[in-house]
Amino acid sequence: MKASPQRIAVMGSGSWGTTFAKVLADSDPTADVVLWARRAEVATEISELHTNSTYLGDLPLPANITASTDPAAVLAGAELVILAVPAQSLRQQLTEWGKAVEPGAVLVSLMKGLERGTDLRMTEVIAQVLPVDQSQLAVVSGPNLAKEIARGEPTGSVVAGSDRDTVEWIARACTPSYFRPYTNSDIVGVEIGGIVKNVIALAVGICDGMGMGDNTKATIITRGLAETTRLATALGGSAETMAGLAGLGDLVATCSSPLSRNRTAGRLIGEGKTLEQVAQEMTQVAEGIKSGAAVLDLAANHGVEMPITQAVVAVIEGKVGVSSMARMLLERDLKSEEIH
Ligand SMILES: NC(=O)C1=CN([C@@H]2O[C@H](COP(=O)(O)OP(=O)(O)OC[C@H]3O[C@@H](n4cnc5c(N)ncnc54)[C@H](O)[C@@H]3O)[C@@H](O)[C@H]2O)C=CC1
Ligand SMILES: O=C(CO)COP(=O)(O)O
Repeated sequence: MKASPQRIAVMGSGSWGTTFAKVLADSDPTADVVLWARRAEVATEISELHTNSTYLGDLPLPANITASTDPAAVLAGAELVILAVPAQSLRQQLTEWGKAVEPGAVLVSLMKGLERGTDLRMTEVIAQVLPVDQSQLAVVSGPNLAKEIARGEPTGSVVAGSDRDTVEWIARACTPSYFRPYTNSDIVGVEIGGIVKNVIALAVGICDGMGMGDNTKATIITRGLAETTRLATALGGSAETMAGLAGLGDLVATCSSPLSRNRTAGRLIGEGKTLEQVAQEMTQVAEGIKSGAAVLDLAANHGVEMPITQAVVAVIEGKVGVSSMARMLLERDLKSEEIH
């Protein structure tokens, strides 16, 4: 059995990058977990005060986490590299970091977005930019609201990748008492679940902002899962994955939680705010806003119908107002629930 990683690079010191660094550092206090931060003051605070107050308040971080703004220094000697930047910035960042990534290092995406313009999933972007084998790529995704995990509240998650030994090695590296990773070989399904749930959470947030109740939101969540499953299976993913933590689990967590940035962005839109006003109020990334159009494009290219995604994108692009969304969805031809 391969020994656990002793040096781990986490590229991105936002709320999930920092929290996942804590998961890894709590799991193995002998490992060096090094975060890459864009801002020098964030890196200094993490290394010297062991907090990241921008994203996690005064929560104490383990002593075996340090940070730097120098990507080469962070990546040097790292056998495991965790990627946690906004999805639309990954290609540019990886292009800058590329040469510093150790040959043979395993790369894990924590990101839940689809690249605009190419409709590529994050592991596909990594494979395009870096000379890596599929066995070096994995994804971690599930009902993983960063702030709850940072407080040590228990959760499950999924580590997905094509190489069984690699995903089991990653899973063993993230097993503090509050985090239980399950392995899965369905990387497509796990990534699609994480990407589309953000768009569905925007729809649920819009319902919330418009003052709608739980029947409406349960309908959006359930039919949202149906359209996510249609897309995932059309791309070669499995319907079983969609019933698991990276599908239903993440969808339920994100659509129910006021901590979700996507649901919050949707709520603000539902309350009548413009996209510019939403952007001003929110300092953190809500991936569904930018990924929605790429999801719709990918679905159209595979002949998959995604009415909720279509309605959300129409609202985001200013083509319809939130008050027309319900009509858009309810006036469609009647169909059987059994037809996926
Ligand atoms: N926060 C959460 O609860 C979870 C987030 N995720 C996913 O993880 C990814 C990262 O999310 P968070 O850490 O929550 O976001 P965040 O908004 O808290 O932090 C983003 C980080 O990326 C940096 N950044 C922003 N723009 C950048 C750019 N153009 N180039 C390079 N770096 C940039 C920021 O400085 C910050 O360190 C997203 O894809 C998100 O969907 C997944 C699971 C849970
Ligand atoms: O992915 C998440 C929980 O699993 C976080 O969701 P938000 O990006 O909407 O906050």
